[in-house]
Amino acid sequence: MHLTALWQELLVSSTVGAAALSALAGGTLNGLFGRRICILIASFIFTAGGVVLGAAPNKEVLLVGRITVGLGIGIASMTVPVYLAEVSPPHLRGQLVTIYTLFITAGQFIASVVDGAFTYLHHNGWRYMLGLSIVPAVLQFFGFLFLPESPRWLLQKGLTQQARQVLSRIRGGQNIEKEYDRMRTNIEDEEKDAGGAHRILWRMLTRPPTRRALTIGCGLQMFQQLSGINTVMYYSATILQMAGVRDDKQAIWLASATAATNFLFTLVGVWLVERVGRRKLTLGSLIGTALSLTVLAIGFLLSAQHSPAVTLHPTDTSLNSTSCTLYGSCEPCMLDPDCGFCYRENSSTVYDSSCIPAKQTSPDEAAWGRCSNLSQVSDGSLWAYNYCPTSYSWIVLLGLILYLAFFAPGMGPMPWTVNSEIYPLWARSTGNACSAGVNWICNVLVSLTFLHVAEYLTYYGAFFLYSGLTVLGLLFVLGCLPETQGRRLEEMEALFSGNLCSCSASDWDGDGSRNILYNRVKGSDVLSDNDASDME
Ligand SMILES: O[C@H]1[C@H](O)[C@@H](O)[C@H](O)[C@@H](O)[C@H]1O
Repeated sequence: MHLTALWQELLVSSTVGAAALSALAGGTLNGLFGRRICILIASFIFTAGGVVLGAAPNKEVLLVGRITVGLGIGIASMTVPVYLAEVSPPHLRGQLVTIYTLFITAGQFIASVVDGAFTYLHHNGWRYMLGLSIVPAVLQFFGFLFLPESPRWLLQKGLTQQARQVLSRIRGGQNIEKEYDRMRTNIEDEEKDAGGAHRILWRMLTRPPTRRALTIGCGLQMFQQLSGINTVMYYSATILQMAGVRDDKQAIWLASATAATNFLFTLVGVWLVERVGRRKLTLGSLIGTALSLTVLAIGFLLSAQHSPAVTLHPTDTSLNSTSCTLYGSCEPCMLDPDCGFCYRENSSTVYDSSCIPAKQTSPDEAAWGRCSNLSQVSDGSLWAYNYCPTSYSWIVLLGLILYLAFFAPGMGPMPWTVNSEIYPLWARSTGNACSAGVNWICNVLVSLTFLHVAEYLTYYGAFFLYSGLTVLGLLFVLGCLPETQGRRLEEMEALFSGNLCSCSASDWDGDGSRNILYNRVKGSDVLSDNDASDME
């Protein structure tokens, strides 16, 4: 479709932008129609979007398709964890909601394999890449026709008989009386008609426990994205090219390996979440993520400091008008989005190197000279766009693997898991809608700004920045995130009754659970920090 850079950016970011909006709107939809109907609506929207994408005759229709899919993603991303948390027994809740992220990463891996396979189909390969997303969407739609509504939502709507039946069904016929009574009492304690989403949000913000939960939930989602996961995923092909993989197709397949690593280490998270708890898992993950981002940054720093020099300058002075030919080494050349580095290599020594403008239609080749027609190159010239040949690539590769190994078990799934369980029922849809919205907004901010940040701060500067932001995330979690493992959803509000960041060691016993149990007094609406200690 000969997309300009603007259109490419638009097509990429429109999905994530639409997801942010619909995640925010998903709170109201969830309150009105329930979790099951929302997931069915999301699956239907995915299917419609997939059809539009696969059949798009032009870029405008493609954009409509991308926005449509984004609308589905936003609703699903906030509803599924809530649904899972509400139907799970407390001792399995963490594991089951973490499996949600496991399946996201599995989806990302399968999508990257499908994309890799269809790059070989030069004509219309992209239609299959995008259109095949209909398959999981249809499966999810029909699968969900057979699943029950969340018993908690049914109870909230006064559908007590149905709620009891569903609970008994999902507990496999066990005695559900205690669980059912606890749920009902708690829901009766809450105000029945909490009002529309904006009223609920206001109530959440004016009541200390929910304000604290919302701050923690949104903060976790923000720090998840600020630690740069989607930059790493998106640029893994470039990182791997730096690390010595020269062939584009091979780099695409290796990017699938990155997605596979993300998936495999999320599996470790599923295993760990009920063993070590959410708090320790998130803290450990943040420490490892910050350190591995530093390793990545050091790898980029050493590559920049030992960046190969430009040895050939064009003799034709009319070509000197481009800024590319003015650079003296590869580093500034590759940071300029208009230029690329053309060179030859003998073992690891770079020679015959020049900085040349990239083709405007596709930066895969140079606009002129030896690297302009790579399929016909006979002297072994290589073209590096967005990266520089370096002998420090192993550090970058090590950083990448360490990053995924630490991020995926903790910071990947925990923000979703924790958000699904920290809000009282009346605030759950709205709380999850806000935090999922924050996730998608930060996602679009980080991925859209990465190249610009790299242009101003260089690659190593960008990764040092993410590392610094991750350390901030670590301090935030250290001070503010209480352990929610094993708590009943009904107990959560009490857990958040203290000051925002009051998770001092004295409040916690050795296994990470809180010694003090608070009881809410029926009828007391506004629970101030002082009230909470009065009711111990
Ligand atoms: O938890 C998920 C997961 O870690 C994905 O790999 C990432 O792409 C998403 O942005 C994130 O929300």
